[in-house]
Amino acid sequence: MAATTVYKYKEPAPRVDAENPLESMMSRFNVAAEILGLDEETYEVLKAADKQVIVHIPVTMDNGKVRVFEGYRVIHNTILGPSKGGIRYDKNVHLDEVKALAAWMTWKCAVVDIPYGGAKGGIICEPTSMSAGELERLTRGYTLAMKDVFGPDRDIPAPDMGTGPREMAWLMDEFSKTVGATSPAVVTGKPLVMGGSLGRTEATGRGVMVSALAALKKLNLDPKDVSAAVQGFGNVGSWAAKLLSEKGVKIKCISDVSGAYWNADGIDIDEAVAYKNMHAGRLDGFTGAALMDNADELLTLDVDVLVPAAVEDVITEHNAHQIKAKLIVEGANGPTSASADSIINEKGIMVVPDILANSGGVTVSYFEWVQNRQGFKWSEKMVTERADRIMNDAFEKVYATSQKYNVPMRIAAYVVAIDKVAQTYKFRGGF
Ligand SMILES: NC(=O)C1=CN([C@@H]2O[C@H](COP(=O)(O)OP(=O)(O)OC[C@H]3O[C@@H](n4cnc5c(N)ncnc54)[C@H](OP(=O)(O)O)[C@@H]3O)[C@@H](O)[C@H]2O)C=CC1
Ligand SMILES: O=C(O)CCC(=O)C(=O)O
Repeated sequence: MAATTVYKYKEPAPRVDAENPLESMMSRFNVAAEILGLDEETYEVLKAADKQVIVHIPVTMDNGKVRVFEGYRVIHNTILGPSKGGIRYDKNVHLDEVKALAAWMTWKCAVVDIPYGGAKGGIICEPTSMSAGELERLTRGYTLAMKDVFGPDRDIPAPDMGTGPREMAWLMDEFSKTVGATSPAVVTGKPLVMGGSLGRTEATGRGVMVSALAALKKLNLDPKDVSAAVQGFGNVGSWAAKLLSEKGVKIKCISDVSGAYWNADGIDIDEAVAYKNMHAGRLDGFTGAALMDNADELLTLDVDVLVPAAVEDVITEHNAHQIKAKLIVEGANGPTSASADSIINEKGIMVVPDILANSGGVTVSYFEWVQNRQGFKWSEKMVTERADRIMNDAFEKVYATSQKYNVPMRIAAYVVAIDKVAQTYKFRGGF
């Protein structure tokens, strides 16, 4: 008989960031709502999430003991269509963070004009210290717990930090079993062989590159004359760095949890990606650049373009004064806290905000869902041409709105998004 474990209370670990992403999201939402003269009813509807689901998932760990994980799915809004958004596996996942991420999905889908509402999911866990078997049991448990939430016409998850095609495959399989039929359109970001779309893996980083080039053009800067620093070297950061470097941008600094790596002559991004792939997904020990003493200094380096592509609230009122970049392109969701906005604006730094810059991912997720429903695969050329067009159109619309109201691109993106959602409420009615 297995020995009984004696229960001992443990204080939950404190949140690492003191900023609250939900408050940051709301403060921008409030400014945009005022510009639009949003009516009170629509304001009240949009400010709160439609639904929040909290689940506890028991998982038998490899040592035979059962651990219970807390997971969330927040559906922010579905007026534009079924809700859409990734699932995050991270030890710092927090309900307020998931609520902010879900709202950002609503705004993001509206900015790029795709027929989805916004949602986000997350599980408090440390994926890098769990085995594949433990992660599979966790993903299947979460899917079962969310079987009445997910659905191709209801709520369609996708990858986010700490998850990728492998987890999406398990989710698709588990969901399909519960409905008794293979259901590829229930999730996007799947492996190619089982209904994933060509171009989805690189889509978010590609959108970052496309919007960075559009912004550089407005600033009259030639990509071949500019340098950049990219924080985070996961899916978004590594693809953004690779595609920007292919356009001639000199990537002088990259980072992950192991530290920041600097090379004034420019980092060979293909070499860095190959290194990471051979070293358990980490840059630890990479010799193509020098390890910096303080990784946070990446954000204040003397480069032209800054691409935060890791976590929230890394640019705050504490370091915004020291930023030297002329352009910030937000690959991550919520990397800039609202407290930094006025400093950045006073410094005249152009920001391509998260809900525009990283929307290439959900755009190609939408294409994946369309292909699954059509039962027909698109070529990579078709995917990238259509996604690039959507990104460029969205950029121009947000830029024109920023000129019209004389507001920063971030507020302009919220104005575009909230206006679309509010107009849809006017036509649909229902409250
Ligand atoms: N994947 C997607 O399609 C989309 C993602 N996003 C957003 O982009 C961001 C990154 O997501 P994604 O690339 O998918 O996630 P990944 O898990 O693939 O990569 C995250 C990267 O960030 C690094 N990282 C984590 N914390 C820090 C830190 N404090 N400083 C520096 N690096 C850090 C990780 O390092 P390590 O590997 O060493 O842990 C890893 O390199 C998130 O904000 C996500 O919400 C937005 C739109 C779509
Ligand atoms: O691809 C998707 O559906 C959502 C990706 C996502 O979570 C995000 O854009 O933040």
